[in-house]
Amino acid sequence: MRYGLVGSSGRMGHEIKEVFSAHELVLEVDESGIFRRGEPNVFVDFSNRSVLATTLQLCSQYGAGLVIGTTALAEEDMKAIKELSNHVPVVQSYNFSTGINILKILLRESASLFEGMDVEIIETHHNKKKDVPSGTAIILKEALGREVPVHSLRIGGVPGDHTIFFANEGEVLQISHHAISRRVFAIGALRAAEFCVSAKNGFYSFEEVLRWTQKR
Ligand SMILES: NC(=O)c1ccc[n+]([C@@H]2O[C@H](COP(=O)([O-])OP(=O)(O)OC[C@H]3O[C@@H](n4cnc5c(N)ncnc54)[C@H](O)[C@@H]3O)[C@@H](O)[C@H]2O)c1
Ligand SMILES: O=C(O)C1=N[C@H](C(=O)O)CCC1
Repeated sequence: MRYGLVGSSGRMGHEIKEVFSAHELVLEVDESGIFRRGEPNVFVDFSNRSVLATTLQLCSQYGAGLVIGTTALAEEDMKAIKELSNHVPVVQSYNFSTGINILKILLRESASLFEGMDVEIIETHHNKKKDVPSGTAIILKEALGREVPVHSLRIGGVPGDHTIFFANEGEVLQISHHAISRRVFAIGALRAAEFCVSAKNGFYSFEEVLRWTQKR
């Protein structure tokens, strides 16, 4: 697979290059500019919403699919990404770990059981993370289908921890996810890129990629 990497000099960019080592990196984008060595058939974007227009233009120019993990996207950004998905396959997720996506499914399917309980989220990330709350906390709230207080810690080099607390008068249920390293997100992005190169045009979640992976 020939891939382009937007955010190539970043924390995730470095992880992606390691996990994608069996594939050919032919185009890189970071704050220093665009560096082309070939024609990608898929782009991976872990950067910042400020470079999204460039990402979308490059995908259109090369007719290449897109795997985008960048968080803190605005509504108009998602609209533009969905427009691109009419022309190429797009996988978008605020969290490319298997565990968080399983948790999303469990929360969505059991949300009614938590009615009447207090629910709050604590998310902890490294002290260089620019956005708050995490994109993962946002998607967990969406899975629960209700507004939930989120408490954010930005400390040390934590790759990404999320705990959901459910409480009533007599008990507390805690469900936690701990990312051991950023490697988990890069592995998920690789699965998504492999999905993209053979998928029909369209907008896909990482859950759909996981189900596709299971069927292989
Ligand atoms: N979806 C997931 O699973 C997942 C996992 C980890 C991180 N993320 C998200 O990925 C993004 C990047 O995280 P990170 O820790 O790698 O960040 P980082 O700050 O280490 O890297 C950002 C990269 O984007 C580039 N960049 C930023 N602004 C740019 C611009 N205007 N023009 C060109 N290049 C630009 C930087 O040069 C750098 O290469 C964040 O939004 C983060 O929340 C998502
Ligand atoms: O390191 C980050 O930044 C992460 N961002 C995503 C989020 O905002 O949820 C995923 C976890 C790591």
